[in-house]
Amino acid sequence: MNKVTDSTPWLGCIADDFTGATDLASFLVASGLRTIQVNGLPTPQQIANIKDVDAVVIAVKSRTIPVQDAVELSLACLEVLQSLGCAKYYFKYCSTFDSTPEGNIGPVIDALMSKLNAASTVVCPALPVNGRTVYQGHLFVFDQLLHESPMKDHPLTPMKDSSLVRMMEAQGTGKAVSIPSQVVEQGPGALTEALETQRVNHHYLVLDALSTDHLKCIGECLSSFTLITGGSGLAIGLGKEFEDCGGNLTEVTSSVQPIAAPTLVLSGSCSAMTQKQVAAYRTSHPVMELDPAKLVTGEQSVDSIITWLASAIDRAPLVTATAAPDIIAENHQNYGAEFIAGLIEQTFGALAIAASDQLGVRNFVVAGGETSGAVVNALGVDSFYIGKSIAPGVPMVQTPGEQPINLALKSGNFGQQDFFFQALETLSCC
Ligand SMILES: Nc1ncnc2c1ncn2[C@@H]1O[C@H](COP(=O)(O)OP(=O)(O)OP(=O)(O)O)[C@@H](O)[C@H]1O
Ligand SMILES: O=C(O)[C@@H](O)C(=O)CO
Repeated sequence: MNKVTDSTPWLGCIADDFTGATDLASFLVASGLRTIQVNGLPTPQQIANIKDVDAVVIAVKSRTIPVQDAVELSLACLEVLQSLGCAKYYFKYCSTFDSTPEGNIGPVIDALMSKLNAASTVVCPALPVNGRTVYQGHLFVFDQLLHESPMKDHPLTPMKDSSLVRMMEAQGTGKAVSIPSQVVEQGPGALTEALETQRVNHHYLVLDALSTDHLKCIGECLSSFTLITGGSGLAIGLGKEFEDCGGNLTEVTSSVQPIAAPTLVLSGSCSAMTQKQVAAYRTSHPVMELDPAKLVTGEQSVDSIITWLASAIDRAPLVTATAAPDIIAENHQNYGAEFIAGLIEQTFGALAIAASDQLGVRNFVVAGGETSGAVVNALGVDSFYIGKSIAPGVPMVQTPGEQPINLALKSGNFGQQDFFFQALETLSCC
């Protein structure tokens, strides 16, 4: 068992997108671990500033980049975390396992396992509080199998399979096995025994979890794994192991406060829940649609949108590219999926900079992981303090420094229909 020391973080995490990172950070904080989020591969200066924390979450935008780039970036993050002296490592991916048959989840797990000399690891994307459960090795989104849920139409990672065992074996080089809920249900003793038995012949141990209690039980059985992988749900049960290693759980009180300044809502997620949230928000707030065709011809531009925003900025306007599957398919056919996603993300990034510089915006609500990555990278925000939760997995976060910015980075399918209203109130207090 790896002992906690005062000077080094216990847990080193790599998250494959930015909303996923804030999601994980919020659950670690809720579990009592003092946590910092660093955006992008940390510079030596950032590394020097990581002090007095139990967990470090490095957010990278590696979910949809070429496989080899994702592997190299993740290994570079691991090297940083190892240099900090972390005792345990966590690879965080999406609770809907967003990936393609090639990756990037499997290849990144393989590379991390190899670097850490870990012969086996756990795979558990479940987050029951948000409707993601794993049963008999199959991933569900509420009452639908993943491949029958709206995730089948995702613009970048359409999910066509629900079997985690099959997906892991397709993406990775190792063998996978499912550890069913009947075993988890029997408690930590039975689960530990099953893990020890199955890890002899398998590399990826796919864990069922149907409830938060299952995640707590799983958390009690992970001490022999140097590397764990999953959604943010795995963090729910880690407090006990941290304590067993000599750590003190802390009720983390946040210094993150609302900022009385304009708010801008940017939505690049096309997820089913985001579509509802956009529809709800447009009933009472000014909305500008990003039109990919017009962006391509230049008929719509960052300048033209900023001119419009200037007249609406005191009413927390929304700029949205959120579209239904048939429109996305048409855009993909006309321009290519990668090109159009890149153009929209770039536009959101440029809008965020212009809104901050020209319109004094200091509160950003952003929907979508890739979109959030583009916005955070454009703003050059290199770390976050984690504030209170707006919805499960979506905390308010704040940049350090004299002119802080508040952000809510919302994973595509997280939050209820009124999420944008709640975020507006939390970030700016109005
Ligand atoms: N109208 C559109 N046509 C084609 N692509 C679009 C359109 N609107 C948005 N996109 C692209 O779809 C992608 C949506 O991914 P993003 O990660 O931002 O959202 P998400 O997958 O719903 O969120 P999360 O990953 O947090 O669940 C982005 O790359 C975005 O640029
Ligand atoms: O796990 C999730 O669903 C989210 O944190 C996420 O990664 C969405 O991009």
